[in-house]
Amino acid sequence: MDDHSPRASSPPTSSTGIVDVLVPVALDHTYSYRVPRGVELKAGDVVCVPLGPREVVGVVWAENAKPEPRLHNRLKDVSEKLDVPPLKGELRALVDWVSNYTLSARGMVLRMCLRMGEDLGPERVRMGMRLVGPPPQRMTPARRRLIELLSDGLLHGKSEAAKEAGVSAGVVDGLVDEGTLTVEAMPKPLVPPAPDPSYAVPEFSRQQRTAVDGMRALAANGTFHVALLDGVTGSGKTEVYFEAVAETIRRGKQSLILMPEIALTGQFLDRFARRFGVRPLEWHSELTPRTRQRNWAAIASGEAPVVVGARSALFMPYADLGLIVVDEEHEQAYKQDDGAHYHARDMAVVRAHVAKIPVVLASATPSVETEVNARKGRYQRIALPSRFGGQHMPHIEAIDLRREAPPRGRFISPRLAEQIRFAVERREQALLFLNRRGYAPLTLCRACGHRFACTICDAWLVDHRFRQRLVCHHCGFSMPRPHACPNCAAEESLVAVGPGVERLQEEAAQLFPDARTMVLSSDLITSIETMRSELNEIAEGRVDIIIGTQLVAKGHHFPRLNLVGVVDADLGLSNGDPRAAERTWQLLNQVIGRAGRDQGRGVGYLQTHQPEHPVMKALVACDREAFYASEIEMREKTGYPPFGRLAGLIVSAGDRPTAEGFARKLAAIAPIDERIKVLGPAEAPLAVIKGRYRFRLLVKSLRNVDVSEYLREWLGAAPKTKGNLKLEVDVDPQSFL
Ligand SMILES: Nc1ncnc2c1ncn2[C@@H]1O[C@H](COP(=O)(O)OP(=O)(O)OP(=O)(O)O)[C@@H](O)[C@H]1O
Ligand SMILES: [Zn+2]
Repeated sequence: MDDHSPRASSPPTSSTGIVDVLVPVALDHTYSYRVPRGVELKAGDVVCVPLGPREVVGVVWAENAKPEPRLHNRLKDVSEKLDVPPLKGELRALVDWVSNYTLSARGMVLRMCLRMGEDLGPERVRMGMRLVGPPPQRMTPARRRLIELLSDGLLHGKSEAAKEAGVSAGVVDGLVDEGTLTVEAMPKPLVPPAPDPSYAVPEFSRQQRTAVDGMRALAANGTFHVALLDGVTGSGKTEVYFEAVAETIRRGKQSLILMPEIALTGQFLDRFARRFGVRPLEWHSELTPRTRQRNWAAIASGEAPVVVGARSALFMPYADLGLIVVDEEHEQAYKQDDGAHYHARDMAVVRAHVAKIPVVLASATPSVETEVNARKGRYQRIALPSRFGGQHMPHIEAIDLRREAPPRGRFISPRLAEQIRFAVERREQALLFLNRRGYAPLTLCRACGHRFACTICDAWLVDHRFRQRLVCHHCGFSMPRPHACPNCAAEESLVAVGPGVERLQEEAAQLFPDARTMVLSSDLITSIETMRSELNEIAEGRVDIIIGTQLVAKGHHFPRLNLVGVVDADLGLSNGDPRAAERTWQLLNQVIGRAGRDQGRGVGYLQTHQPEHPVMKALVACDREAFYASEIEMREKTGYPPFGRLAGLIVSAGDRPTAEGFARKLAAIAPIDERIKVLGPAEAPLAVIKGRYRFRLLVKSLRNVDVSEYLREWLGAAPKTKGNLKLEVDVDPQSFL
C-alpha cells in the first residue's frame, strides 16, 4: 500500500514548485499544477484547482512532482489552498489501498473523504428579540400575544417567537419602533460538551468484567489489533465496547462507531448519552448541508471525540483516530454496491492497520469470515456467552408447515396464532417477522393468468396497498392497481398471491381485533424522525403486535417483547446465494434475539417447510457450534470465502446481444492461471434492471491470489466499453443477483 505514498526518499532538492493533485472525478491518476508564488503546499493539503472549465476541490497527493518537461509551461496554477486541516498520510494511504483493491477510480474514493459539502458561506447570525420597555400606546390582540410570549424577559429567536405568537414581521417591527422590544443577535450555538468517560459507568456482571478488561487493555495499548466481541443477543455488547470508547476518550483520541443502519440508531444515541452525558456526533447521508459541513469540520479538527456513522464515516478525515468499532459486523448493509464496491467492515480493518489503531468487531452472529479469523487466532475473541441480568436465551421451536398449515389464503398457522393470543392476553408484545415489503409479491388475473411485471425490469410488481400502487422493487416504477385486467379486460379478477407485511397486518387484525398492530418496513418510513418515534412507541409498550421486515431485526431492545413468529423461515434459503445459509442463520438469530430480553422467557417460532434443514436444526437446538462447523467445512471443501476468493464482473447494456457479446469477449481473453477459474458469462438472476440487460462473470481463485491484480491485468487488455455498455467490478461480492 506504499506504492503511491509521497516520494519521501527523493533528495530534498529545492521545490520545483509543482504538485500532483488528485481530484474527485472518475480517474486514477493525478494532475500536475504549478504552485503560485507565496503559497506553500505539502502532501495532504486541500486545494482548489481548475479542471477543464470548472474549479474543483482536490488534494495534493505528491510534492515536487516531476511532470514531463514538454508539459511544463502548459501547467495551470493551483487556484487556492483551502483553510482546512490537510488529509493525513493514513487517510491518503486508505484511499490508495481501497482504490487498488476494489478497482474503483482513485478520484471516486477520494470523493468520499471530501463530502464537506459546497462552501455555504459564513453562518448567518440568528436574530432574537427581548421585552425591554413599557407596553405600546396602542394595544392590539397580536401585540398582546407577542408581549405575553416574551414576558419572561429572555431572548427568543425572532422568527420562532413571531410564528409561535402567530404575528407578522410588521407587528414585531412596530413594537421595536415603540421601544417595547429590542432585537439582538442570538449567541452562537455552543460547541456541545465533550462526552465524559466517567459520567455513568455501569455495574458489570462478572462475565462482562472480563470482556471489559479486554476492551480497556486494547484501547490503552492503542496499536493495531482486531478483537471480535462475540456476545449472544442481549449480553450487553454495547455497554462493554463503550468501555473501549471511554478509554480512548481518556487518551485524548477520537473513536468511530460504525452502524449498519443509521436510521435505526435513536435508541443507541440515547444510550450513549446515558453513559457519556451527551450524544455523539452523527455522520450519514441524511444530514442537512449545514450540519454536514459543521460535522466534517468538527471531525477534521478533532473537536468531535466520538462519531457514530454509516459506512461513509470511515472515509472522514479524523484528526486523531484512536479506535474503530464495527457494530453488527456481519451485516450485509456494510457492503456498498453503487459507485465504489467496498465492504466497510473490511475497510475498517484496513484503516485500523494503516493508522496502527485497534478495531472491535461486535456481533452475536459473526460472519463466517470473521469467525474463521477468530478460530485461527488472527483476531482476538472476547466472548459474552450469556445474557445480561440472568435472562435466558429464547426457546426456539419449528412449526412444520407441511403438517400444521394455516387455513387457505392465510399465513399464520393455528399454533402460532394461539401463542400470539396468549402473549397479548398477558400484555406482552409479539413480533411477526416476514422479510417482504408490501401487501403481496405478485398479482395475477384469475381469468387469463396474466401476471403484473415491471416494464423495464425482469421482476414482478409488488402490491402496496397503503400506497394503492403496484411497485417494482428494483427500479421504483409504479402504477395504480387497475380495476380490470389489462390483458383480458375481466373485472374484479385480480388476486394477490403470497404475503407481504401489509397483508400480514390485515390477517393479524382479523385474528386479534382488539390488539394494537404496527407495520415497520423501510418503504413506509417517511423520515428518520418518524422511524425513531415509532420505535419509541414500541419500546414504551404502546403496540401489541409488531409486524416487520429485517428493519426490526437489528439491535433493538423492546422490553415487553417475548414472542417472535417467523412467518416464512425458508424465504432466504432458496435464492442461489452462496451465503444463503449464513444469512438465514444470522437474520433469524437476530430477530428471535429480540425476544425475552428484559423479563420472562422469550420464545421463537419458525414456520418452515424444511425443519430438517441444517440451519433450522441448529436454530432449534441453539447450537451455534454446529452451524459454524458445518458451514466452515462446506466452504473449505468448495473453496468459497474465506478459503478462496471471489470477484464478480457485471456487464450491462441497453440490449441483450451487446451485453452478452461483450461478456463473452471478456471471458475469451481472461488470462490463463491455474489458480483461478472464470465462470460464465451467465445471464444474471436479475436479468434486466431499468431496461439494462445484465450478464455476470464470476472469478473464483485460491485464497493467496491477488485477485485485484489479476483483474487489472485482464481488464487492462479488454476493449473499452463504449456507448451504453457498462462493466462493474465487484471484488468480494455479497450479492449475486
Ligand atoms: N452492565 C449492565 N448494567 C446495566 N444494564 C446493562 C448492562 N449490560 C447490559 N445491560 C442492558 O441489557 C440490555 C441488552 O444489552 P445490549 O443491547 O448491549 O445487548 P447486545 O449484546 O448489544 O444485544 P444485541 O446483539 O441483541 O443487540 C440493554 O438494555 C442494556 O442496557
Ligand atoms: Zn422495474
